Amino acid sequence: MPKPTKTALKKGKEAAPGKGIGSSASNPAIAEPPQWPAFKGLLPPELLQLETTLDHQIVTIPRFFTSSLCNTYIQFLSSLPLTTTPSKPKRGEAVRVNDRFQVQDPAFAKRLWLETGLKELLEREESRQQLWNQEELDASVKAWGLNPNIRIYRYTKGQFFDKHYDDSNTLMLGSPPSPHRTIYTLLLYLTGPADGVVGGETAFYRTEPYIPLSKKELKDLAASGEPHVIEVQPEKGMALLHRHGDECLLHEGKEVMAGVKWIIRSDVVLEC
Ligand SMILES: O=C(O)CCC(=O)C(=O)O
Ligand SMILES: [Fe+2]
Repeated sequence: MPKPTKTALKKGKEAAPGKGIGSSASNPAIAEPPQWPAFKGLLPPELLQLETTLDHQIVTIPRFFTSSLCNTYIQFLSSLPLTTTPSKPKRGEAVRVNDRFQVQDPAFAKRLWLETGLKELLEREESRQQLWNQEELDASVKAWGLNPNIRIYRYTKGQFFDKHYDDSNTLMLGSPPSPHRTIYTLLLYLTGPADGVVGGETAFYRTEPYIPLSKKELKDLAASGEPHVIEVQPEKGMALLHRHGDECLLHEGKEVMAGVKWIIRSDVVLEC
């Protein structure tokens, strides 16, 4: 198979849920929520911890899923009808070359929020300081749950997700339904170097004005002549949260050079 080429489109947006590739009414992949495996053998929530990569922007949760739970999920996800995204995106959308499955599944989003300890972890005072800026802390911002729009990505050798920003979406959630907005992208990596994955880093470009660089950082940046890149290596079972919407950093899923990178994607949601 020819290797997909990266095109000139550099600052696309991800396809909007319900409008994107793999989400048309004719696509059987979105019809029925699947029978997701149980979350067996998770670490107790008190052993989970947020690690900050960039204050109020990028945090990770190592060992969010255990290795054996990742393997159970990979086996299960492999049986789903994933569709390969065409390499020609709609205007303004990022070039994304991967295999994908998308489903609206409020019940699974709720389980992923409650049964994994994620809610508990994000509500901890220490985590709140890592996630929310002073203005948000003053306003007592609190995560409400996860976006029911669950996306599964599989990247094999040569596949990637080109540079883009993730939009925030306003969703009617809860009962009775009320407006909520997405604020953090959730990426849960099911594979990593332990599975032979080479490449596939999620890379963030810190050149935007809403993350002011310190004087030293600016000096280093000028000296290096390179944009300031933060690369997160996918790690089996690790979750990553990054701020999206107006404050989203330009980012990409770099090309996978070997192995198979699997991701479960959702978003953290706030009440409006
Ligand atoms: O696969 C990755 O590392 C990035 C995925 C991503 O940017 C997205 O889902 O919007
Ligand atoms: Fe993204």
